[in-house]
Amino acid sequence: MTTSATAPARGKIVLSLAGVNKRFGAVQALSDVHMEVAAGEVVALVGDNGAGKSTLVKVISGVYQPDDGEIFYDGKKVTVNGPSAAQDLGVATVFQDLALCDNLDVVANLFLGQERLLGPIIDEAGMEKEAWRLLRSLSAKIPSVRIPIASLSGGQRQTVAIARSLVGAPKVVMLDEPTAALGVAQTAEVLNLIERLRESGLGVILISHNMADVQAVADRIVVMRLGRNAAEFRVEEATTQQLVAAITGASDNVVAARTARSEARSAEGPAGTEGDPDE
Ligand SMILES: Nc1ncnc2c1ncn2[C@@H]1O[C@H](COP(=O)(O)OP(=O)(O)OP(=O)(O)O)[C@@H](O)[C@H]1O
Repeated sequence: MTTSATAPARGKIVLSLAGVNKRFGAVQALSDVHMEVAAGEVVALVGDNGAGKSTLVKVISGVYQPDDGEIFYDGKKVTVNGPSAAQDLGVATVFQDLALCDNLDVVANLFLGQERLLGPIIDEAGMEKEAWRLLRSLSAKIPSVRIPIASLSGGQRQTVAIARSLVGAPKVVMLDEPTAALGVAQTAEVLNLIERLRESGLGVILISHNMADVQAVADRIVVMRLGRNAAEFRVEEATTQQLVAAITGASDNVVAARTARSEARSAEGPAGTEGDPDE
C-alpha cells in the first residue's frame, strides 16, 4: 500500500475540523461543524438528505471555502483553497460520479493528469507496474490493467477510483457513497477495500446512507442533521435504532417501534411470543 513514508502513527488525529460554517444564500448548509479522523480509523459520516454531508466533504476537499472554521491536517492549521491544495496536503476524495474516462484503460485512468515521465516520454511500463502494485495492495479483483473502464463492473470501477485516489500517497481518503449503485457482492468487495485502507494506516471518511455498510466497516459514526453535528457513536455502542433516531431527530420511527415490540416480547417470556405480525 502506498501510504506516505511519513505516515502518522495509527490512532494519531490526522485531520480535524472545528467550528466550520458554510452558507449558500439563505441556506445555512453547515453550522459549527466539528469532526476528526485518526490514522487507521474509518469514520462514517451519516445523515439524511440535505444534512450537509456533501458540503462538508467539499469543504475538506477544497471545492468550497468555509465561511468560518478551522481545519487541521497532521496537527497543523491549514487553508484548503482548492482541490489541488487538498491533494497536495494528502487528502484524496472519491466523489460519487467517480470521474473515470470510460474509453481509457485502467492505467490511463489511474494516472490521468499525473502521468509518470521517463525523460521526455510517458513511462507506460512504470505506470503499469505501479498500477498492479496499487491494485494488489487493495487485493483488488481487476482482470487486466489494459482494458477500458467501460468493460468493468460497478464494483471494479469503484476499485479503480479508490486506487487512483492512492496515487499521491494520501493520509486521508474520503469516499462519497461508494456502494450506492452496487449490488450485494460488489458492495462486499468495496467494504473489503475500505478495510484495506484502514489496515494501511489511512484515515478514512465514509459518507453513506446504508446503515448496514456503516456498521460493517466504521469505527466511529458521526451523525449530521440540518447542517449540525447531531450525535457521535463508537460503532459497537450504536444500535440501528439509535442511529435512525439521531439521523431523523425522532424516536417514534418504525425501527424504534419494532425494537420496542420485540423488547416487550422478550420481557414477557415465551408466552408472549405469538403476537407480532411484523416479525
Ligand atoms: N451549491 C449549493 N447552492 C445552494 N445550496 C446548496 C448547495 N449545495 C448544497 N446546498 C444546500 O445545503 C444543504 C446541505 O446539502 P448537502 O448536499 O451538503 O447535503 P447532503 O447531506 O450531502 O445530502 P444528500 O445526502 O442528499 O447528498 C441543503 O439544504 C442543500 O440544498
